[in-house]
Amino acid sequence: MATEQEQLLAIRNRIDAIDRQILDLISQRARCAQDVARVKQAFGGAKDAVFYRPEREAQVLRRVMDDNPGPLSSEEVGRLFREIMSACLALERPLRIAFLGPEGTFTQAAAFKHFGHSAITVPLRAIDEVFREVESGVVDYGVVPVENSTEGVVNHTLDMFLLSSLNICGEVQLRIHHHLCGFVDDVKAITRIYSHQQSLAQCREWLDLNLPHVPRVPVASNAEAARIALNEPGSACITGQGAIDIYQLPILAGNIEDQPDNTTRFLIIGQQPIPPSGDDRTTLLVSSYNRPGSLQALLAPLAEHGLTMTRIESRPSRKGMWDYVFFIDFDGHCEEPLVATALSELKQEASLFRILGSYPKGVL
Ligand SMILES: O=C(O)C(=O)C[C@]1(C(=O)O)C=C[C@@H](O)C=C1
Repeated sequence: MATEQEQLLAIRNRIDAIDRQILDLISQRARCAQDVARVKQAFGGAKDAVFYRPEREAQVLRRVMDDNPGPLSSEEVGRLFREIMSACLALERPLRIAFLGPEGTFTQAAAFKHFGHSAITVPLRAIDEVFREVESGVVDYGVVPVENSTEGVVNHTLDMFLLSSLNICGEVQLRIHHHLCGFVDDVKAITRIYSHQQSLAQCREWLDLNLPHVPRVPVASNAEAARIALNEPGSACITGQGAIDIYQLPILAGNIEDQPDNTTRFLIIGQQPIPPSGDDRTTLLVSSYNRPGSLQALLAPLAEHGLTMTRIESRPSRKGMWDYVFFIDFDGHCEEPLVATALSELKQEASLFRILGSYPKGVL
């Protein structure tokens, strides 16, 4: 029987040969992306060509995940191809993506999950700055949080759509794991806990049970909390893996979020409308006339045409007292004939009507 060394050598020789083929194929793929860029430039112009095509990316990811023969999981295969496409797109043109900073926030993790690591991420201090920088074209796209499964909607993001003409180009969901971190010898020695208000809320039960008497101090972001915990003796923070990697903080207690499936949904905002990908969602901003039964009448066309509404949020319109706007999500793309018919009927009943975007449902 062959020795361990001999057996490993034989398998590793096969791996080396496969790697050479993978490298050759990836290089061929990258050259195709360069060809694609030349076509886009020839037809769209050097300045106005649109390189990022989220509907195509969603189709590529869905296909490889569906075709995956194993033994790697489909999520793993999806992540690998996410990075290959990210690198190919960066050859066409590197994308600049604004996110709610600083470095190490969950929003940055969402940006990398959606665009891959070849994207250039640009941290900004507030959600309205993200909108402004995308509107002015300083960055290509922006990533903003919109709702959390434990804490509900991020009102500030919804309110920004009342003022902005940007489109929703995509969505990405991120499982949120919170960790208690800091340089203390014993959890009992912690004097203060810093974190973003949403994170403190998402860990409320754990904190009430384990550290009920330690003051909780809300700060602007989890990454800011990590920075404070690094410098203030006795303090700890609740933060995510991104900030832990940057600040090299020891974890005192891991995964302390109250809901094990705690998830945040982020939106990708940009200037371009997105064509159908085959599995899309549409977000509307609408308002009904102030008369009895008007909200029911507004929503009726969606149900009548068999469209599935997945979310409805109301927000004050900022125009008058007790005047509300509604953010409605439903399955389908506004270019699909059935959806277009439902929307033209809905529009008749609306005092305000804007399609914020039709975009591929999050794949990864
Ligand atoms: O198909 C395109 O339009 C491409 O630019 C190629 C590609 C890819 O690598 O598959 C890269 C970037 C786009 O966002 C979509 C897909």
